[in-house]
Amino acid sequence: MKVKICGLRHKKDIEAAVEAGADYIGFVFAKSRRQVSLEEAHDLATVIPTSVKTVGVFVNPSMADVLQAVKDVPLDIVQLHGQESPSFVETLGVPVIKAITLSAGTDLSTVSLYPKNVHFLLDAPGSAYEGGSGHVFDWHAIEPKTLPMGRVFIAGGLNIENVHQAVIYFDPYGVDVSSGVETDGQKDVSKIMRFIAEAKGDK
Ligand SMILES: O=C(O)c1ccccc1NCC(=O)[C@H](O)[C@H](O)COP(=O)(O)O
Repeated sequence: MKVKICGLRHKKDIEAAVEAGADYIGFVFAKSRRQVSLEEAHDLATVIPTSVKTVGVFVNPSMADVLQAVKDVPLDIVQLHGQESPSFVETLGVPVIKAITLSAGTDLSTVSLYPKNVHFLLDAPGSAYEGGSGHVFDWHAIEPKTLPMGRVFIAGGLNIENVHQAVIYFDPYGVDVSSGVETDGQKDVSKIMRFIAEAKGDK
């Protein structure tokens, strides 16, 4: 099971996540209390080994901004959290995780319109920002077999208590967390380590 820890802003948290076996480290460039600048992300990325993928999170960015970040940080993958179209994703020409926020009436047939190498991240709708709300979407509104689960990350309100259930229910490619590994709004090294162990089933 792949694990993405998102919204990291301090080297000590990144080092703990890497040590515990995280596969993806996410930097939020979109408007958020977790937002980092390109310069900060570049410095933070110096402690990430090449075996761990760096992911930049954006909401409806310009193509130029994304490509600048890919080059400067550098980023392995771009996570798009807005209304980015299949043609935007295709033209971008870099590995993409497309976030799909699940609410009543979300049309999941759009998934098939994106290039076949795109990964998806199923998430709850944002509240203050476009993601990272800590809310769980209605898992049972989704029939896992209807989605390309080998290319899907499950996100949205995951934590140490529910991540095992999410893995069992969806059998996804990976899981993603931000709020669930925080205490009082700050990343918590102990929660990061326990979350990764729970997700990977090696607690
Ligand atoms: O995390 C943010 O603050 C954020 C802001 C704007 C767009 C996306 C954002 N996060 C993207 C993520 O990948 C989060 O990990 C994902 O939404 C799950 O968050 P959480 O429910 O807090 O675990």
